[in-house]
Order: sequence, then structure tokens, then C-alpha cells
Amino acid sequence: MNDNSVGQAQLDTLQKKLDSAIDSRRTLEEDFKTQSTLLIQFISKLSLVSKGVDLELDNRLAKLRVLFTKSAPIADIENSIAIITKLLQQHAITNEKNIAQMHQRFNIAGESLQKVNGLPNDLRRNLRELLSETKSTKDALIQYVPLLSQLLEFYINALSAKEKTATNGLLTTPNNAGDSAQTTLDTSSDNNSNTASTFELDESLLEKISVTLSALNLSQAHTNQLLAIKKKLMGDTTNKEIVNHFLEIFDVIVAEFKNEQNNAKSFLTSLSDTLTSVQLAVKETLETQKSSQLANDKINVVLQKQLVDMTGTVEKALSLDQVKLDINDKLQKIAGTLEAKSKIEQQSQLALSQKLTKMAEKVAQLEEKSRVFEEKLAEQQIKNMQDALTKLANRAAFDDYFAKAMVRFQHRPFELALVVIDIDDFKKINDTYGHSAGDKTLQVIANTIQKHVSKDVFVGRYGGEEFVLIYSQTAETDLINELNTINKQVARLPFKFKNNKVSITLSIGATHIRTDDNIHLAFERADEAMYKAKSQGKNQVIYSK
Ligand SMILES: Nc1nc2c(ncn2[C@@H]2O[C@H](COP(=O)(O)OP(=O)(O)OP(=O)(O)O)[C@@H](O)[C@H]2O)c(=O)[nH]1
Repeated sequence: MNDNSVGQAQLDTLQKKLDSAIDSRRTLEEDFKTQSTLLIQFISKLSLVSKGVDLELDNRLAKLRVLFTKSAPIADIENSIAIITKLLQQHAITNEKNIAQMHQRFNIAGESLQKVNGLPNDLRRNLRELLSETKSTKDALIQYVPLLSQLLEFYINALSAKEKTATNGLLTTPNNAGDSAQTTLDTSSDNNSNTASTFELDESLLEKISVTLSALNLSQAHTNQLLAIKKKLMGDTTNKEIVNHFLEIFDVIVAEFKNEQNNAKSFLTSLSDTLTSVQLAVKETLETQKSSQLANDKINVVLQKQLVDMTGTVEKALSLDQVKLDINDKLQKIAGTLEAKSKIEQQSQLALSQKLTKMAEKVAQLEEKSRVFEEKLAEQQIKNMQDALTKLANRAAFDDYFAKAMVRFQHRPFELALVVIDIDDFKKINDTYGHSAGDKTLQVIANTIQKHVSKDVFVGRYGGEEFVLIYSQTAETDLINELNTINKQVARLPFKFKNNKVSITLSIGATHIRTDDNIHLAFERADEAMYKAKSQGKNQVIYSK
């Protein structure tokens, strides 16, 4: 082999090593790009899930997504993740504060009840247990605070209402009781506190409680429990039973708080944990890159020096043979240095790809959790728009649907009609056969209406014994025919309460929306038509032009 071919072979080896170093670098960059895309997708999904929870969090996540999309410097990304982690921590603190406040209120109300004289022993024991349990665990969801406060208010009202009407000494209030929570249950007429005293609940109060309970959107299991308690409450006749059932209602609501809170808490905790570990992984990656950059820089210096040496060798050489020998020697050294360089790059690539794999696993785990949370949120949203008793759309869903229909109508008018349906003499059903019979009646009538309306008609429970329908493409005659059919179907329902056959009828008011209407005017017209049906003898449909 002549000198030229030895030199050429060395240069070829050098070229190959350089090529392989360039390839490793490219693979590294591609891997990083793939993982960045994965993170961008994850952050998008995360933004969707946490949307509306906190405006600032929404914005920060959007910014982080942009940073990833435009491959911003890793230090900026690290900074952005640190801010998001901090936000999540602040969120957790605010949440804790709200929960603490909620508990304080809960305990104040509970302790007031404890001060009531003459409470039965088992009730006192249950109450003590409930209070000590809620004191230590501090569980509650802020969205339920107004409902729970309302319920507590009913409870206190129930006791003080009896104060005023108690003429038989069953309930009295001590003269110094300035605080409504100091209401005293006095069983002086019967000193045995276990003996049940008569306590007739104010009907409007029961109705308010019933409506409040229906407005609570709890899980299916808790809703069933509440319905069962509500049923028992309607048949209660003694103080002891009523108070016990109120406490059972609290128990169900507290249990629901716990479930909901645990779900949200565990999601936020794992979100925060994952972001922290992503932040750590990014930091480590940055450090790995920095140290591999340092090692590379050092090698480059060595290479540089070796190349300079080689030039010096040629300049200083006395003979061609010596040049050959020296260059050969230097080329060996350069090849060794390049090999070391490529090894460092491979190691750094391996370390980086291991970290990215770990990160991707974490992201996948969190994606799964956020999917479950997303499903729960969607379920909750459906429940928020549904009436718990009849399973029809509720008032909120109606308001939303009708408002959107009105916007479409104002954009381009079409046959948009609104119908208000009210059950006739419904109070009589409640008064004669009890509230449970009334509830059952509402369910059966809701099903019958739903069964006999055309497809695509919106059916909702407006409240109490009132239903609303929205028709989107039905002309006057067809609308009146369909409403008459519904009316007849309901009148034919074979209701039987306490062995009495009962016929229940409807009063129905309907109208088409006019171009000069607004939501309020249209509703009033349909409502007036319904009242006209009532005043003209009930059990009929009135259409208002
Ligand atoms: N069982 C039950 N009753 C309810 C519910 N919501 C409202 N009510 C009752 O519905 C009744 C409505 O009575 P009113 O408004 O006097 O009307 P009505 O007896 O139907 O009389 P007309 O409208 O004149 O035919 C009241 O007794 C309410 O307590 C509920 O969710 N369940």
C-alpha cells in the first residue's frame, strides 16, 4: 500500500466517523421533536380538561403549548412549567381555604343543634359522631355550599316555626334565645325524651325542601338515597323522625362531597405531580445536554490541537518518511478522539431517550386520568341540565335551548313554537294521597309527554308541576293536533291511589314565536294561553296567535 492510499484510507475512516456523529445528532433531534409533539398534544388535552377551572391556568397552558410549538429555548419552557406548577399549588391552597370555611359553617350549625334541649339520646350521639367525623376530615365541595346552607336554614326554620305555633308546650323558646340557632325543643309535657312528640311540618316548607333536594345533582346512588329519605320524610309525624331524616340528608350530602372532592383532589394532585416530574425531566435533559456539550467542546479543543500539531509536523519535518510516520501517528490519535466523541454523543443520546421515554410514560398515565376526569365532568354537566325526579331537561337546559332557538329564529325566522303545560289540580293529589303519589304522578306524566311528542321536540320540566315544549318545524294545525293527542293520552292514564281511580288532566298553552318577540314576551304569551285554558275549565289546549 503506497503512502497516498494509507492517507486516503485514514481520511475515509475519519469521514465515516464524522458521518456517524452527524447521524447520531440527527436521530437525537428527531426524537426530541417527536416527544415535543407528544407534549403539545398532551398540553392541548390538559387545557381542554382544566378549561374554566382557572382563567390564568388556561392562559399559562396555552402559552406553554405555543412555546413547545415554536420550539422555544428549553429554559423558557422550564420557566413556564414552573409557573404552572406554582399556580396549581395556589389552587390547592384556595381549595383548602374554601373547604375550611365550609366546615366551619357546617360545625357552627351542627353545634347550634347540639344546644337544643331535650334532643333524644341517639340523635345526640349521631350528631356528635357526625360533627367529630367532619371536623377531622375537612371534606366539602364549594359548589354545594349554597344548597347546604339553604338546607340548614330550612332545618332551623322548621324548629323555629314550631316555636311560634306551639300552644301545647311541645316546643318553646327560652326568653334569652336571641339567636335563631338557640331554638329549644321542650319535651316538658312529656319528660321522657325518647317519647316522640308531634311535629306537623309546614307544607310550604316541605315543598321548599322537596324542590331543594330535587335541585341537588348528586350521583345516582345518592339521588336514590335522597328520594327514599324524602319519601320517609313525607310520612313522618314525630320530631324525632323528622330530625333523624334531616340528619340522614346531611349524611348523604356529606358523602357526596367526599366522593366529588376525592375525584377532583386526586386529579389535581396527579396533575401537579406529573408536571413536577416533567419539569424535573426537562431540567435533567437540559443538564445532560449541557454536560455533553461541555464534553464535546473539550474534545473539539483536543481535535483542534491535534490538527494544528499535524500542520506543525509537516512544517517541521526533515524527511518525507518522517512526515509519513508522524502524520500516521497523528491520524491515529485524531481517529481515537473522534471515536471518543461519538461514544459521548451516543451515551448522551441514550440518556436523553431514556428520560424522554419516562416522560412519555408519565404523560400517558396522566392522559388516562384526564380522560376519566373529562368523562366525569361531562356526566356532571349532563346531570346539571337534568331534572332529578323526571329525568327530563331542567329549567336551566330549557333557558339555554330556548335562547339558542331564539337566536336562530332572529337570524332566519322559522316555525318556532313554545308550549307551557300545567297539571290540573295537582295540589289535590298531594294533599289527598301524599307527596310520594305526587312525585310518581309527575314521573308518569313526564314519560307520557315524552312518549307522544314528535321527534326533535324539546321537552323539559320548568319547575313544580309545569312542563315546557319547544317545537322547531311545526305549523299551527299540526301543533294543536299533537298537543290535543298528548292531552288525551294523559287524561286516559289509569292512575290508582289508595284504591281510588283518579283521572289527571292538563291545561296547555301554545304559541308560535313572532318576529317582534323576545324570550320574555313569547313565554308570557304561552303562559297566558295556559292560564286561559285553566280559567275556561282546564283539560284543554289554547293556542295564542
Ligand atoms: N309531589 C310534588 N309536588 C310538587 C312538586 N313541585 C311542586 N309540587 C306541588 O304542586 C302543587 C301545585 O299547586 P297549585 O300551584 O296550587 O296548582 P294546582 O293544584 O295544580 O291547581 P291549578 O293549577 O289551578 O290546576 C303544590 O301543592 C306543590 O306543592 C314536586 O316536586 N313533587
